[in-house]
Amino acid sequence: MPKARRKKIPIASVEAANSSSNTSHSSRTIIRQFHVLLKRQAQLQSSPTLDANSKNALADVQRQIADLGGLECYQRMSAVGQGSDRGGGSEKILIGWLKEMGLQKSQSSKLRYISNYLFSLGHDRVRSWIRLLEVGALKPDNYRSCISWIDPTPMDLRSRHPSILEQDFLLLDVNEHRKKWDVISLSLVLNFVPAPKDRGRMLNIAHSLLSPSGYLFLALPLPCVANSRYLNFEYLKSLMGAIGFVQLQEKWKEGRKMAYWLYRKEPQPIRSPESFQKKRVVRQGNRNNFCVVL
Ligand SMILES: C[S@@+](CC[C@H](N)C(=O)[O-])C[C@H]1O[C@@H](n2cnc3c(N)ncnc32)[C@H](O)[C@@H]1O
Repeated sequence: MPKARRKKIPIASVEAANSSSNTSHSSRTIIRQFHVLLKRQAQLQSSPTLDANSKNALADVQRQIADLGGLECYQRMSAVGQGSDRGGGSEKILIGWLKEMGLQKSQSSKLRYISNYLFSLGHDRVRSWIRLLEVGALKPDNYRSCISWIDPTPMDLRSRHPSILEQDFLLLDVNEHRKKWDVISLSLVLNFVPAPKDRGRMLNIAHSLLSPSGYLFLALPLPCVANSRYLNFEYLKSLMGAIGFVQLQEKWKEGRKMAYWLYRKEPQPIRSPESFQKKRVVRQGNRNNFCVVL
């Protein structure tokens, strides 16, 4: 009698089967666990000398990250959150704000081709589309509806598609890319970075990579600012001013999960950066420890 064969399951349905259990609740739990582990890993890695105990602890943390499914799983869970929790990706909010400012100047594809060519020859004034760097891009085509006026560069630590540039934003060569983008999007990326100093560095790098009067879009889970011991809305505004960003837009609602901001790059810091170089408690109580240090 021929051996009974197990029916092969197409890869697509394995993904689908997994995703049926990816409720927004379980995705949030995994995302939270992931952030805690990343923070612990960064703490252990930053210690100047790693003794045997710390080495074991680091190996343990890395094993737990792998057991959770690594960055691949984190990205899958984030994509679930992007869909259900927030009514879609945050690019909708950024696009709305850019349109409100009148930055939508559609070009026919032929004109765009010609101006692209002239731009490549160094004629900067012919350019009327917006160069947008999307850091932490889970999908390659979040800006496809704006292709006539936005020229997007999707980038991520781990690329999920050939059109997404695999690159650590924190390791970009600032001199090579200075003033290269008109808009930079950091949507749910700053809170992924485990160390407060690196978060400050990320914002400073974004400032250097933006063109004069360029725009920074920032999206964070609301509690990072609304319920942090080290940050509140006023403090964030001042801190951004100390980097050289003026706040144009702020959007959040009590009881919602997300908060969004739009900033414009100023040539000089608006406030002195010194007071933001250390952790400073801005309010007491049972709060989280999200913090940015310059
Ligand atoms: C929570 S997901 C956010 C995805 C999407 N932007 C959104 O708003 O839903 C965070 C993404 O940021 C990426 N990321 C974190 N730090 C990064 C860095 N330094 N450079 C590039 N990508 C980074 C992670 O790999 C991850 O895919």
